[in-house]
Amino acid sequence: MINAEQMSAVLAALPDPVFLLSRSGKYVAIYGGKDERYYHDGSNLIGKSIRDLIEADKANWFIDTIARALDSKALLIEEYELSNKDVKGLPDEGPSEPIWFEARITPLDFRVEDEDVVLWVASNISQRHKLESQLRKQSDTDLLTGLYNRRRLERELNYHFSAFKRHGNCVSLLMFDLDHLKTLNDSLGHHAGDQAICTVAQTLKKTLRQTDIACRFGGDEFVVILPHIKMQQATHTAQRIRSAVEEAFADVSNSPHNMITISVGVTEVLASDVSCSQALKRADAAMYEAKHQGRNAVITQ
Ligand SMILES: Nc1nc2c(ncn2[C@@H]2O[C@H](COP(=O)(O)OP(=O)(O)OP(=O)(O)O)[C@@H](O)[C@H]2O)c(=O)[nH]1
Repeated sequence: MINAEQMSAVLAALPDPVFLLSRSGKYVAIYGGKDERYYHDGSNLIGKSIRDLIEADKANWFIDTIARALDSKALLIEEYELSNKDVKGLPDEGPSEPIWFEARITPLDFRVEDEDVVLWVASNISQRHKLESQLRKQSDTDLLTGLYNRRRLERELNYHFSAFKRHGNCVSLLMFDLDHLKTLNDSLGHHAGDQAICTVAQTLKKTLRQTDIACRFGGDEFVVILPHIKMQQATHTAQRIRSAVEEAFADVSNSPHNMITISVGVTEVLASDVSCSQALKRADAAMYEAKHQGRNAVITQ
């Protein structure tokens, strides 16, 4: 058996900080979390209240979370970001960047000063969180162009289609394909073809607004989602992109490069569409019509 002194040494040695928090958000006790590489020393907080130390929105979240754990009478797991600058009274010693925490919150079956209390274990998961964000970004990004890939496009399309159905937020789609890429590949090699695809992607990024969503659909095909844009304005945007791409390749004289243009199909999501793929098919058909009409063109459907 260990004695009380040894028990305090054990609590002090806990690698992650463990907070005893009351329902009203008072720091009743704090144990462990002494390694300054991972945590700031919270011993100054004891006896103070979350509401007095943390700005209102974040403080409300902490108090709500404590209440949820107490009311559910079960272990609650939550993730949140917090910097020592967010909590008045924490020392500078410790990580300089904001920390991502995983909190495991257990309701306790005793009261302190007439209040329910929880045990809040806060583990620094910043490294894991960073890795997860990088993986999420990688899985959404097209390697060649840095634009969103088809997987992300599907997600964005579904989201904007639902927003249209639920709230009537209009949304237009552009689909385009490079003209004569095969000729460029065949005469100057696949690398030159890749570069042409990248030039188109960069031109697209420069031409679009921040809220527009540009994706490489696959091969030499691209899709752009234009949230809150009606067909007529989408057609203007399509013409702007078409002409910017033409210009981007125009000054490479006497080369298969200056054959590179784009054929664009434009559509708007309609009330009669039962899924976003119906709208996408319309944009695809319009794009093929633009090819059929001689390329370097914009067709609306
Ligand atoms: N370099 C390169 N070429 C690609 C890539 N993806 C697709 N292509 C080529 O792009 C061409 C696409 O076919 P098409 O669209 O029929 O060829 P195109 O010459 O652009 O013909 P039009 O679209 O009718 O003007 C094929 O030759 C593919 O091999 C890529 O990532 N890099």
